[in-house]
Amino acid sequence: MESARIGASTRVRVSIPSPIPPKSRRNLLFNEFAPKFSSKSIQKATVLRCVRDQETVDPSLAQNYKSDELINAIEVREWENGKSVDEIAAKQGIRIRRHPAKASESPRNILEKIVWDKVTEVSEFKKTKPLNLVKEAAEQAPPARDFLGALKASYHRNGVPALIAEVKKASPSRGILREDFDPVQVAKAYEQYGAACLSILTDQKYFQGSFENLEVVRKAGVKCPLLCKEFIIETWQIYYARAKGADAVLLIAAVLPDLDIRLMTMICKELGLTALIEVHDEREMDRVLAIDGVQLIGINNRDLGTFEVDISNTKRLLEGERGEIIRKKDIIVVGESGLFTPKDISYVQDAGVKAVLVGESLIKKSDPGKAIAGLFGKDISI
Ligand SMILES: O=C(O)c1ccccc1NCC(=O)[C@H](O)[C@H](O)COP(=O)(O)O
Repeated sequence: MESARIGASTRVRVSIPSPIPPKSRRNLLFNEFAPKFSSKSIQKATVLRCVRDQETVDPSLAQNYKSDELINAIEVREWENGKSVDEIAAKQGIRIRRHPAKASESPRNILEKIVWDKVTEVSEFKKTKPLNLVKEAAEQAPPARDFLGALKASYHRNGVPALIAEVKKASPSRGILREDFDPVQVAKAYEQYGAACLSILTDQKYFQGSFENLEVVRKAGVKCPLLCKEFIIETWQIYYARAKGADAVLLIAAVLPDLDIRLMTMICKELGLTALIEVHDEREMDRVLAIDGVQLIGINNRDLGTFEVDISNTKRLLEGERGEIIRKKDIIVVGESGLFTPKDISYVQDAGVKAVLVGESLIKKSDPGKAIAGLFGKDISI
C-alpha cells in the first residue's frame, strides 16, 4: 500500500492500492472530460486528477472541495486500476457485474446478460466511432431540448402525471409488442395525443430498437424531448446518444456504481442532457438521494432481474423520510412500468409521482395515440 498527498496545506493520507496504473490509463478519464468542461469544472477535474495521480494540489484550489469529493478521486484510482469496477459496485450492493468473474460463468439474470453483451457491443462500436469523433458530432448536434421542463409544464397544465410514452417494438419479458412497428408514426401519434416526452429504445438485441430510430424520430419534426432508452455503462454512449439527437439519457442504479452516476450526471449537465436515474429498491434510492445534482428519478416497478412487476413499489419507495427528502430537493419522480389503467395512474400520482413512463399498455393497442386518453381516463392533449 502507498499513501497519497493532497497538497501542502491539505495533506490527507489515504491508502491506495498498488500498483499505480500506467500514466496513459490514469489520464484517460481526465482527457475524456477536459475538453467539455467549463472553467470551474476544469478546476475541479484538475484537483481530482491531482489527487488521483498523487500530485501536489494547489491549496487555494483544493480548499474549494469537500473531502468526500477527494475520496471519490481515490475511488477513481481504484476503478482505473482495472481490478475493481465490480468490487466497488459490490460494496454498494450492486449485484450486476460488468464481466464474468471466470470465462465459463453464466450471467445471474437477464439484466446482467444485457450488460455483458453491452460491454462487447460498445467496445465494437468504439472501433469504428472513436470517442473524439463522437464528441465532435455531439457538439455539432442541435441543442438538447428541455426534457425536465417539458415534464413539469405538462404536469402543471394537466394536473395528472406527465407522460413519457415509450417507442418500443419488443422487450425481453413480453417478446414482440407490435408487429407493424413504425417509430416515426408511433412517435407522432404519441405527441399528437398529449405525451410530454418520448422514450426511444435503442438497444437492438433485446428490444429490437436502434440509434437510427432515435435519429429518424428526431429528424421527423417531432417536438417532444427524447429519452435515449439504453443500458449505459460507458460515457462514450452518452456522447453518442447526444450526437443522435437525445435530450435525456437513462442511468440505471442497479448497474452503475455511485461514481459512474456522479461522473455521468456531470457529463449530461455539460451536454445539456437530462439524466433520468432509475432505481428499483430502497437501497438504490438511498444511494441516488445521496448524490448531489440529481433532478429526475425513475422508480421502476419491474424488477429487471426477474421481470416481476408490482406498482406498489413506487408507493413504498416514496413513503416516509425518502419522500420528504425528494420533496425538499424538488426532485421529480417518474413511475415506470406496469401502468395500464386510470386507476394505476391515480395510484402512482397519490404516491407522489409527477410523471409516468409507459410502454406496453400503449404500444400494443391498435391506435397507440388514442390509447393515451384511455390510460388517463381523459384527453390530455389540450
Ligand atoms: O421490459 C422488459 O422486459 C425489460 C427487461 C430487462 C430490462 C429492462 C426492461 N424494460 C425496460 C422498462 O423498464 C420498460 O420498458 C419501461 O419502464 C416501460 O414499461 P411498460 O410500460 O411495462 O412497458
